[in-house]
Amino acid sequence: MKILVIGAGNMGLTYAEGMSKSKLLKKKNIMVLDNSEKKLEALNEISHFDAFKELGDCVPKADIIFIAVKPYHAENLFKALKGFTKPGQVLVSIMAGVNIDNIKKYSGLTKIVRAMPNLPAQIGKGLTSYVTSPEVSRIEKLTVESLLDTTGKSMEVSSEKLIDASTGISGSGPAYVFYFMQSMMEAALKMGFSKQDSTVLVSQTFTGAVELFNQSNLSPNSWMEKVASKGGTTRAALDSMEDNNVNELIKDAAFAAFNRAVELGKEN
Ligand SMILES: NC(=O)C1=CN([C@@H]2O[C@H](COP(=O)(O)OP(=O)(O)OC[C@H]3O[C@@H](n4cnc5c(N)ncnc54)[C@H](O)[C@@H]3O)[C@@H](O)[C@H]2O)C=CC1
Ligand SMILES: O=C(O)[C@@H]1CCC=N1
Repeated sequence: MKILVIGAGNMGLTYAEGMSKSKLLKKKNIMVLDNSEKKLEALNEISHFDAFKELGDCVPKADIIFIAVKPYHAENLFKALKGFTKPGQVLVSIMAGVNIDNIKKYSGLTKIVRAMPNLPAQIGKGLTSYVTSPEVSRIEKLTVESLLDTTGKSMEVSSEKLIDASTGISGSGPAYVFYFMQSMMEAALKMGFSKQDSTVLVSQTFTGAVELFNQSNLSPNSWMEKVASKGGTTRAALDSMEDNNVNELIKDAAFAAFNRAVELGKEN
């Protein structure tokens, strides 16, 4: 089996690296294509990939093609790709908001997997939601799933709407966590801690809280109650968040990402 990854950016390279560890693939069976000279130079230094610049040199050889370019590059790429694809190839798109109908129309392929990963895939802790077009066979789906799993967990969803929704939760979600971390680090600095100590205080707090949550069956609300004493400091902070409607604002932000994914689907 030969895999081609188009777009050697954050996510494309993450998948290529993850899949290179898969037992499903023999060495040198991962081809990576990018149209940037700088990216190609870097790619040529990675000995376990075959690097390409021309679609015609690699697309016909691939069984599965991963598309990891930005959504606004999709249309041009697909137009160029169409001349080199073969009917049985499976196309996996990780682009936000590019829907299956458009992928079929532009690529000329019918076996489409639309996936939404997230950045922790870089360290094998990613979450990739995915949905397949009806033309993808069960065995092809299982093969793609095992490739997605090389970067963390995968989750099959029942509709493209849920791919857009997961973009608003898990795809963009790491940025919300970093936003919260940034605010807490700024507060720590303001309270008099050094930058280094602020970083340790905040990152260990996040790691500890998430581990605690993962190792239990309790809801976040139940854990909040365990931290907060009546009339104490945590209650003061949680009351401040409630008074400022932070809960609703976070939900609004997640929906803004969801809605933007739907909008991108109309643009691309
Ligand atoms: N960064 C993230 O956290 C996530 C990104 N995504 C999706 O992944 C996709 C890629 O995002 P990033 O990796 O962050 O972007 P990136 O900008 O890091 O990488 C895109 C790569 O595609 C290359 N490229 C552009 N047009 C090309 C073409 N016609 N042929 C070959 N290569 C081409 C660029 O040179 C670049 O190396 C996007 O569609 C995004 O929606 C999905 C989930 C999370
Ligand atoms: O911001 C974006 O559009 C992409 C999709 C999810 C994360 N990054």
